[in-house]
Amino acid sequence: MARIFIDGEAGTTGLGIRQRIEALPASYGLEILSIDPALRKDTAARRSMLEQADVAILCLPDDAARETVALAEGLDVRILDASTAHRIADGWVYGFPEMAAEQAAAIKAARFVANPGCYPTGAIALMRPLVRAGLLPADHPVSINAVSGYSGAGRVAIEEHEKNGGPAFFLYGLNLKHKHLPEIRHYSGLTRQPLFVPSVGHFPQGMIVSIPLHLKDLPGQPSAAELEAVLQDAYAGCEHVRVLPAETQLVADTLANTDDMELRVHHNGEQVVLTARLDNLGKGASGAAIQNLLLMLGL
Ligand SMILES: NC(=O)C1=CN([C@@H]2O[C@H](COP(=O)(O)OP(=O)(O)OC[C@H]3O[C@@H](n4cnc5c(N)ncnc54)[C@H](OP(=O)(O)O)[C@@H]3O)[C@@H](O)[C@H]2O)C=CC1
Ligand SMILES: CC(=O)N[C@@H](CCC(=O)OP(=O)(O)O)C(=O)O
Repeated sequence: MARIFIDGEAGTTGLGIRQRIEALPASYGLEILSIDPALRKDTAARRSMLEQADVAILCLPDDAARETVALAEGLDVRILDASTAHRIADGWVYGFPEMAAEQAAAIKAARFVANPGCYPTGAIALMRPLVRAGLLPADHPVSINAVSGYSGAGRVAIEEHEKNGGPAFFLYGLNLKHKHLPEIRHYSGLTRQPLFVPSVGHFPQGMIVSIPLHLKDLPGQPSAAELEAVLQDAYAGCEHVRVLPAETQLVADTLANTDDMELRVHHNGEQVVLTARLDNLGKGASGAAIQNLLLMLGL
């Protein structure tokens, strides 16, 4: 039996995690400890939940997540943080089990696990194996384009889109300082800051991250097939990450309500566009959190 406290249970990510835990077999023995909604921001009530829980999953704004971690000081509770607060922090393990051969074991043993960002899940999955194989130099001038469903912006934005309608499509993060850049750079192994241009479409869930590259600018001028072979090798046997053949068109919400991610290498012989397709709330958030929770509990 493991007791799970979801701090921020009523939010978008918290609700997705709760629903996924409730759908797990009863034989897993997971019990959700729910806080009185009226006390969800009360420090003493949250500390009491942390005292009772084996694992706390934080689905909170960054500052509130930092506050919960401070409240847990001196307790045995393990923490899985879905916010951006601790993703490259010392003492935290990045919760992307497919990222490296040793990552799942590190997550299993960790007290503090940081769930990855939605866009970084796609970007790191595409670039990290290529950097490690020496096919993408760490200082390459990388550009990342991405589109997300509007649910990525949280409960308030979802209500706005669903009640009042929202723009069909917009670019944002145009100060070029999006909060996901540090983790993208860190875990991809890049030394040069990539250009990252995210966008939102008027659909609830789904995401495509795309990275264009000129093959003649890469060391040894590899073929698209060589890049694809590296990705195939990196994710062979992974349940939730698949490398699939190129398409001529890619729809952003095809994987909505799944916890999977698809990677592709599109090319014309001289140029490639690497793509990752996922659900921003699935493998990009709550689905990844469940993967991490089960690893942490040895299930
Ligand atoms: N949505 C996404 O695609 C993803 C989101 N995340 C991360 O998960 C976290 C939550 O995001 P999301 O679910 O979208 O956000 P939401 O706005 O949908 O939910 C946030 C929840 O946290 C509650 N909350 C806010 N402040 C406090 C506090 N001080 N103490 C206790 N509860 C509090 C909110 O309650 P109330 O509304 O009453 O204020 C709400 O229930 C963020 O850090 C986000 O970066 C991670 C991956 C993807
Ligand atoms: C569409 C949208 O607004 N997306 C959010 C990212 C989603 C999110 O909250 O990401 P993490 O918590 O995983 O970092 C943003 O760009 O800030």
